[in-house]
Amino acid sequence: MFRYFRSMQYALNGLIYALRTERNVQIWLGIAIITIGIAFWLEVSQTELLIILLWMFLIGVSEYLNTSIEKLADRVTMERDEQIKHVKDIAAGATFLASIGAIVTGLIIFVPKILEKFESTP
Ligand SMILES: Nc1ncnc2c1ncn2[C@@H]1O[C@H](COP(=O)(O)OP(=O)(O)OP(=O)(O)O)[C@@H](O)[C@H]1O
Repeated sequence: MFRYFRSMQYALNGLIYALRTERNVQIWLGIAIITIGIAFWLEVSQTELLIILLWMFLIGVSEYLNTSIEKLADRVTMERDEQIKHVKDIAAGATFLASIGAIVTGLIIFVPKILEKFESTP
């Protein structure tokens, strides 16, 4: 049990460290907070909110993994290396893929509600 709490402490340290030092993680958190604000403003359904949260966390997870892989790659070598380039590009590709999914989902959920809001305003 004690080991479990110690692992959680390490995980929390990682979450906080990346949040304090990595610009991309900070941007992710900022966008996530704004998106949730918009979701409440547009009064999305519970299911829609769950979908939005899932995408938000998926991007967060991929951003954290991407950051971790980048750090490990930099530890392997700071010299120009073709394999390191591929490793970093593929890791970045994962976040990019998740972002495309989130943007498409956001458009599908938000655009009709935004149009509805403006149409109903006198
Ligand atoms: N050692 C290297 N050898 C070859 N190419 C590299 C190397 N390091 C980085 N690159 C290339 O530069 C790109 C950017 O890498 P970098 O480590 O600067 O990450 P980044 O995209 O700036 O991410 P962040 O903004 O999170 O730091 C990589 O995707 C890769 O194409």
